Amino acid sequence: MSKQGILLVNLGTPDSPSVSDVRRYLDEFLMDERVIDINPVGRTLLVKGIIVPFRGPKSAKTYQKVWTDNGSPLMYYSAKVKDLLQEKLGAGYHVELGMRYQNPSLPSALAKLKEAGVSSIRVIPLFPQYASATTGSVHQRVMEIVSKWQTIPDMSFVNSYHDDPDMIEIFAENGQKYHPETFDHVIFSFHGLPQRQLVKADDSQKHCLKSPDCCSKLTDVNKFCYSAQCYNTARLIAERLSIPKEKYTVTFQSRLGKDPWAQPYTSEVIHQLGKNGAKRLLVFSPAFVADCLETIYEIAEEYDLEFKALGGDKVQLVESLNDKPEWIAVLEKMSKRN
Ligand SMILES: C=CC1=C(C)c2cc3[nH]c(cc4nc(cc5[nH]c(cc1n2)c(C)c5CCC(=O)O)C(CCC(=O)O)=C4C)c(C)c3C=C
Ligand SMILES: [Fe+2]
Ligand SMILES: [Fe+2]
Repeated sequence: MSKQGILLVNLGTPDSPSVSDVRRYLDEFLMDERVIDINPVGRTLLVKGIIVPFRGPKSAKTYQKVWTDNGSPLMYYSAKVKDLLQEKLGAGYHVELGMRYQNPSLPSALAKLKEAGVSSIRVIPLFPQYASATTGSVHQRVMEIVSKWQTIPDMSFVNSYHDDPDMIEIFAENGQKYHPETFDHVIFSFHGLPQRQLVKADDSQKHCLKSPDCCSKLTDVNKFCYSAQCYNTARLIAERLSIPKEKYTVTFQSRLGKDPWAQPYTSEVIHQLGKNGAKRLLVFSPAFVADCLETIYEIAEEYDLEFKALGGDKVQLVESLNDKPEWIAVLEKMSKRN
């Protein structure tokens, strides 16, 4: 009997922390029309003329700090999860990992599934919340590749799993061991997104960013809104841990450029808490299913240093799902769900 194909897709990471590999990664990533969603001429000038030449060396230094003997943490965990999922699913399935940018590339991962003669392919982006820049881009690229095949197998695409109870449970358990009640404040810091992209995702054009708290609640109107899905993930983790509303804040990190991004910004909230005398902060980062540059460096190092400079004691990062067996079980369920 032919196998069922599972394609796990993560964002991607440079092949090495060298300036040239980081530049190649940034170039492919940021030239994606769903990531920097401006006109093609403006995007080319911005990416190739400014970001790649100037940010490349700076980003490479940061990548050098998080690089381990096993390579980039994002790559390490993604590859490990792929192997563990294959083991768990057994012989009826063929699991591949593809990165949206760089390696292993989506064309190579899909080619392997094709060679294995799979009868179906389920695409599971490793992003719990939907955004056009991440999940949307993965789906588009997979469709572009597969649409050229002579025989197109049964295809299915996971859109989001921001509220998956088993995933919420893992984040909550990871946080529980730090005893959230002993912290002055808890932050749920999600990767940011330009406000322009939040508004574009609102098909009605009547809801998103039309009122101050429009997307802090997930409803049928904003069900595909990245920000609303982030708030929902945070609320579910907080409820599971009995963290009262006034003791936590949802924030957005890693903005790029001068345009406004989803707010409030993590750095500003941390500064405000520091100025108000907070000493210990617990930070969850549930936009990522694997620890990566954004968590290991930006939260655990950069924000921690900034907070200490304001008199704080510690910014404690809650680790991500990484290669936890419970996360593999969530992916197993997702692989089998119709
Ligand atoms: C316009 C720029 C960017 C958008 C939009 C964006 C959205 C977005 N990204 C992630 C997940 C990750 N991003 C990572 C790194 C990263 N992101 C951007 C820019 C945008 N991201 C840059 C330039 C970088 C590279 C690092 C740097 O120079 O700062 C990573 C980490 C990869 C790693 O190798 O560790 C992840 C993961 C999401 C989920 C998202 C929108 C929802
Ligand atoms: Fe990013
Ligand atoms: Fe919204």
